[in-house]
Amino acid sequence: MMEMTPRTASVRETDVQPNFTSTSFATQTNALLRKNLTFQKRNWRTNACLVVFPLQLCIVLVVIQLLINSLIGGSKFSCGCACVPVNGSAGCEKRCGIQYSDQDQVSSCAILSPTEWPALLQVPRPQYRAVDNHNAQFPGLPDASCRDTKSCPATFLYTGQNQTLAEVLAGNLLVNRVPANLSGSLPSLSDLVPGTQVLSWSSYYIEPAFVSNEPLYVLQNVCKDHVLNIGAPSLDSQPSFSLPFTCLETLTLWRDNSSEIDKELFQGYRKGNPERDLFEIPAAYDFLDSTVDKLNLNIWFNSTLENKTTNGVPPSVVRVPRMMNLAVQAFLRLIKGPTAELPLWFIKEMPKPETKLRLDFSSLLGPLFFMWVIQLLFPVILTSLVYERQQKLRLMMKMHGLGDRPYWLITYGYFLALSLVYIFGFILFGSVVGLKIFRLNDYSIQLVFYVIYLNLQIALAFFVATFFSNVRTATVCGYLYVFGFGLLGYFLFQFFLEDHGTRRSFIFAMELLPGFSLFRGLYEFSTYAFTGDYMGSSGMRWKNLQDHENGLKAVFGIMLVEWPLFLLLAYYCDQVIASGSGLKKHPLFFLGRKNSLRRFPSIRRQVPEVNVEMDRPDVIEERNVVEGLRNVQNGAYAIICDNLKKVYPGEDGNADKFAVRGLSLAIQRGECFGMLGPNGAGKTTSINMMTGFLAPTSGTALIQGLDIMKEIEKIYTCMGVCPQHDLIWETLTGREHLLFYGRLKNLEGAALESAVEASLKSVNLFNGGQGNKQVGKYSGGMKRRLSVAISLIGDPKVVYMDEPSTGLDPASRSNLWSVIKQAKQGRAIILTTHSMEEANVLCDRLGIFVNGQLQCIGNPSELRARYGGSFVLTITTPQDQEVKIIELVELLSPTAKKIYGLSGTQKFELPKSEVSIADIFKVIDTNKAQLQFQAWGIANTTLEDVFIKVAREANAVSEK
Ligand SMILES: Nc1ncnc2c1ncn2[C@@H]1O[C@H](COP(=O)(O)OP(=O)(O)OP(=O)(O)O)[C@@H](O)[C@H]1O
Repeated sequence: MMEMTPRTASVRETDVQPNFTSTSFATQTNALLRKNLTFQKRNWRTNACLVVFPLQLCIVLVVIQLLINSLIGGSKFSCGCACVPVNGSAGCEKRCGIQYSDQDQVSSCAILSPTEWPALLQVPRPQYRAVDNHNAQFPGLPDASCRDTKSCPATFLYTGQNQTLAEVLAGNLLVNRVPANLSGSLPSLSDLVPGTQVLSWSSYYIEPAFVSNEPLYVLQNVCKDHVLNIGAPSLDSQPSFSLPFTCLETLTLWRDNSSEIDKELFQGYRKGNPERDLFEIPAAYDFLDSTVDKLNLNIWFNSTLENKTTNGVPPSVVRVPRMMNLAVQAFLRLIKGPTAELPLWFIKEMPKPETKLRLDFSSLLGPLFFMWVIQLLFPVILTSLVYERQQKLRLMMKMHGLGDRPYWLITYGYFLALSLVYIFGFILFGSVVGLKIFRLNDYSIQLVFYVIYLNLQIALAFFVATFFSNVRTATVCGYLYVFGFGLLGYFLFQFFLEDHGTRRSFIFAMELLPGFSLFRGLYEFSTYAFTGDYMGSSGMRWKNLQDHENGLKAVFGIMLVEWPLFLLLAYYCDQVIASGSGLKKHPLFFLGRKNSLRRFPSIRRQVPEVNVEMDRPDVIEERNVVEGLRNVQNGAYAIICDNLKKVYPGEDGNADKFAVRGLSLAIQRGECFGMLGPNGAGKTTSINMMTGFLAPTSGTALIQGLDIMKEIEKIYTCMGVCPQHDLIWETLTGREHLLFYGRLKNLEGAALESAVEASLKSVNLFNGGQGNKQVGKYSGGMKRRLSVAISLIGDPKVVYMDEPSTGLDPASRSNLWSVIKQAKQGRAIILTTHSMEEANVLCDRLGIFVNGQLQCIGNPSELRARYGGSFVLTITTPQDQEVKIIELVELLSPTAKKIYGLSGTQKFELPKSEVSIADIFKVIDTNKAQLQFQAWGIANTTLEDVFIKVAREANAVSEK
């Protein structure tokens, strides 16, 4: 058994009563607030851009508004119908205003139906719709594209109790004049033309309105085999031609009763043309029990018939009165003779006074545009929260004693202040430039709405942030949320809002999503602002919350409930699932349940227990010390790691990674312990577990007697950390960093100032005003020194330094060493390093880690003695002498080992037990001339040799 240096506590066990009083809530809040204010002051450009952003948007809105105004300037509209001059505006205003009955004016104006208006001009809720049947045609008549009777649709179906009367009426529907002799008696059609099917009437003309501008052309095509004589094709003159009966029959089809018509219309099948596909019969008449004394009538109309000719006026509006008109006129001519006229030609809406087209762009685009603008803060907040976690800045603050409550309070308060400034700026600028959505609605309602929503938005961002660990992903998702909800709101949710068939409960369910709540509120503001111009109202007032259609009241309710709910959820998830904010708590922590050691069954089975038999005696000894301390309160030990293990579950089919395999370590106050080991040995993982950044897979650590799994918050009050990568704010100065962390450690006033100054001096950042330079302008070494200073400020009892001297020049490094040496007094320090020199100078004890396992432990000279125990002899000769040199060394020491050989230079390890320095000198002196020695040297084993040796041996064992 190797001889061990006895472990003695350098501090008496009784004199250690660590003080865990954390700084008060107010002190922490004050520290964070000051730091944040300074930080935001430095970032004033970004903040100014954010606040001025709404102003820029308002200006964009105004410019667009002006453009629209100049585009449609001087236009009037009436009855919801927009009108633009075509051939000069003279007749246009008249037509679009009140009077537009004479046909001349039609040619001078183009009426734009609502569907033809440019998208921007569409009003959300048109109040009126023009009814203009001036250009309407009878639907279903064969048109110019209809070249033969086969492909032409029947004009309409008809029936009636008196077939003869119905036939005459149906004929009259098409033909304006009937023979005079029909007015008295009612002969059948075949009586009129005995023995032939051709009706040989004279001086008939087709009702012009039926067939638009090409009546004769159409007739020619429909009845081309039968037209006998065609006169002048003029609407005003009366063309002379003969109309064959078969042709009339094509245009009007008799059915025996109305149920047949029903059936046929339902089937949509054209009789007499079975090879044709389905088509739509445009209309049908049932003349019921009409006689010459009374007209009794049923009309079928087709509201879905494609409307080709009515200038965009909805067909259902045009057709029904038009068809009635024709039927009544047919009846009138039957009883009064062909010259009878029915004066009803058009149905018009009542004239309204002219109205200037005042299009408020902000009100029209309001819900979408403002939604995007207001929600833009969401990704900003989300990104900022995730950034602090990804960069581990939050954890760094936490590890230096910042509690969750002050963090939440100040962070939430900051985002709220930012949001309020942003939205107030938006409302203010918008009002100044005259956006009606702001000016017309009651400001107090807007204020309440926006304040509640902004709080909800911040709470939502806090909640959502707990699920992200990567800033880029969070940013992309944040912007997708903003634009996605804007578009969904505008194109989907608005549709449901305006569709009276949508159930209220469905709308309510959609509004549970904060994006739709916001949309609903903006939609209502926009609607009230828009209708304000036309309905005499002037935007929304508090009393309007009672309006049946106004959904703002429900939205208020939803948001007021969701705001605290999201905050609670955010806090819960932050404690239980958020990565990057420290150890996760037990899912039932609010019931007082504390984390036990986390054990992953599948992993645990695979974690190889440390084979105690294989351990070296020094490691076994350390383990025994730890086991002996398990149930004993011993204040001399500041850090006790008890079988700490960390396994990273394997991903993508890779095996689990055993980063730390049962670390047992006991470190006393006043001791600096050095962790050595090759890259990936598990040093940082071990420190991360001790600092509460990573949860151990099993095992635990006691820091100042407190369990990291249960009382990590308390541990943070007496801990300092210098992480492997500098966790600092680039825009703060070195002094400001130290002031912040000093305040967190309860320093204030003159004590704080002098501690900061001393700290800056100790790491060489005081002279030349370097402490007042922003950290972003520091060199890598300066940042490193600042990190060390941060870890030591406020007299922490336990300090972790992960490779503190990386990147330092020799002078700075030596300076840093003296700082650390001084800092050892009264506190325990764990440092990791790759510099053997540093370990030698600073560390009271060293542990060498390989493959996650402590391989050896002891003070540097012990390790050298224990794992060295030999001289290293280096000899350089010509290459042809190499074999003779080996023979010479073997003579000197039979168990000597060659550890290196290249181009004539060879290194040998000679056990001290076999050879003395005097023997070596003597042999070399005797043979150096003969063997042509060019150079030679002898050295004791260095720490580096020990390191390499231990690492090699450990790797060799693990490869077996
Ligand atoms: N999040 C992780 N997931 C999976 N494996 C990890 C993770 N973090 C670290 N490891 C692995 O754990 C092992 C120990 O890593 P650790 O960072 O503790 O090594 P180290 O001794 O500090 O190395 P270095 O000297 O290079 O800093 C390494 O093999 C590493 O790849």
